[in-house]
Amino acid sequence: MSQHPDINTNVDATSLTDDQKSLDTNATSGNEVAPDGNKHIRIVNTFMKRRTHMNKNAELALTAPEFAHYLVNNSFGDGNLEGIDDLRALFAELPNGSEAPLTLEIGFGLGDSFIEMAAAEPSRNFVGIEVHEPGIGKCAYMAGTQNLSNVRIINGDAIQLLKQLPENHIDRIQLYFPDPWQKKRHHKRRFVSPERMAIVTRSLKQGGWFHTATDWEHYAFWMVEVLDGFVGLSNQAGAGNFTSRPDFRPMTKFERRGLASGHGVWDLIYLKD
Ligand SMILES: C[S@@+](CC[C@H](N)C(=O)[O-])C[C@H]1O[C@@H](n2cnc3c(N)ncnc32)[C@H](O)[C@@H]1O
Repeated sequence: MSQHPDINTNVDATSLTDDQKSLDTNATSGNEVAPDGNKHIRIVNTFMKRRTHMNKNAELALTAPEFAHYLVNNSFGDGNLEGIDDLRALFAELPNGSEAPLTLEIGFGLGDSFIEMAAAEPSRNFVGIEVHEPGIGKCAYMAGTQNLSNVRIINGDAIQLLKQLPENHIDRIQLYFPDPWQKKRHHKRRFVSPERMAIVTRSLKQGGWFHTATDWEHYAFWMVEVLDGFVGLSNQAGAGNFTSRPDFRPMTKFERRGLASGHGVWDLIYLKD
């Protein structure tokens, strides 16, 4: 595989920029008080909360009691993740139980492809996490109208959530079409980074997988460089290679948008050793 012309200097862990080195992976959102009690550290998030229109169905799902069981925490405003430290327990009283294979989707957007996957695999449990309220509402609405019993939805930052979960907890983590953060000064916000992948890998079960896809070429080559270099993960397609788009991954909204703009699509699947 040919390397992207300007990728190596960006992702080699030994040549991280000062900004990348100072990425505080213990941090979550907003400003935190430093140990000396005086300084405020700027926290680097992978998302920017957008204000977009909430349609009636999404609003209904966020407020009506018949959808409430899909919503693990407060769905309006910043998600409060306090006490969410076991995703399996969310399914203990449901038909699949807590030991069924567990998928976590990070940043499901409006949730269409997430819900399609959950409906296609009823014996697997699916947890989705998003920060975008209209998306959380729409996703809960679709889960409710299809009466799915294998879905739970969390409002909040996936990095914070993952840090609260036990090790070896999740069978599959999927991250489809994450924000590409194209400008070089924003690269530290990219979800796929050595620091964030350490957090993702910790919560994966041995033999579990991390599946990602992007329609941004630069990010695709960045991802393969970061992930191939990550000890503890093995590229299912062989080092340096992308995976063909698997049949089980439905087309997502952002993928459709990318294809319409003439972008390609790159999938990557990594197994935890
Ligand atoms: C470009 S959109 C892609 C949405 C969807 N996966 C798709 O392909 O249509 C990326 C989504 O990830 C969400 N996101 C980014 N960082 C996140 C984080 N740390 N935790 C939860 N959601 C996040 C954003 O809010 C946004 O909705």
